Amino acid sequence: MLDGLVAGARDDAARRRQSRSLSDVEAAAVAAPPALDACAALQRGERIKVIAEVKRASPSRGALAEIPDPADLARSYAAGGAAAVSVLTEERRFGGSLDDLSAVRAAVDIPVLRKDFIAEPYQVLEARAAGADLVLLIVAALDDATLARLHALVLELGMTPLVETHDAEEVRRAVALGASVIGVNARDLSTFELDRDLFGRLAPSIPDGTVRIAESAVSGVADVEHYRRAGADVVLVGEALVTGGDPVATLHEFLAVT
Ligand SMILES: O=P(O)(O)OC[C@@H](O)[C@@H](O)c1c[nH]c2ccccc12
Repeated sequence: MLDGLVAGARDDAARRRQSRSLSDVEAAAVAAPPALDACAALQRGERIKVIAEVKRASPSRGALAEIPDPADLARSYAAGGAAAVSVLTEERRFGGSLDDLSAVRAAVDIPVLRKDFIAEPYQVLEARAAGADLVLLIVAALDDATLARLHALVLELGMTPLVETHDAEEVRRAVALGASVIGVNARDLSTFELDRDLFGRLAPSIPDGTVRIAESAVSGVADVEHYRRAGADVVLVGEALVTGGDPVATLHEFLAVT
């Protein structure tokens, strides 16, 4: 499944590249206003931080929410105290787009994450051109050389790589890379199975000083408490925020966790 998602995202990027060349997107990336310091935003203060996600659908859960105006949702996330906004830009299974990212960028002044299946420099350049401050790199989808190359490019463009892992070997690879922000996704992107305890098992192998992010499977405040106790600095939340009524109220509840 992960291979299929990556292949689809690459095809979509190849299609976009027909109308916008690599050198055009490179020029736009360099000309864009500088990226915000996402690492600082995710480290600020002692409390738990939330990355709030704009997510319409997913292959495992199907349609989640319409989200006619992603900018409006992102403004609610910022008002609710989110440290950053994640925007799913994958089109086929998640119903996102780069236009969503640009709209969110224009609406908020907190860091914005491009959440997609990134496998090529072109996609990283597109992210920066659209105003992203953070880029997701999924270790399971990349060989070491590609991971290192994309990680370096994200940094070179002034952005922060969020390096996503799902097992001990992937954490080892993320640490070897020198990643300063490491996520543990509770969802296995090959089988879509959820394991809420995975973060707690892997967190001790993530060095101190690294931002530790627990991704997926927060359905309520008890899950935020669970991840917090296991050592999460940040939780990344999608479904619970797009389906759960007032996102500002939900965020306040999550951010009250000590
Ligand atoms: O909706 P949830 O369970 O709160 O999950 C959010 C986020 O972690 C999830 O969307 C995610 C984590 N890693 C990914 C990689 C690709 C696509 C999606 C994801």
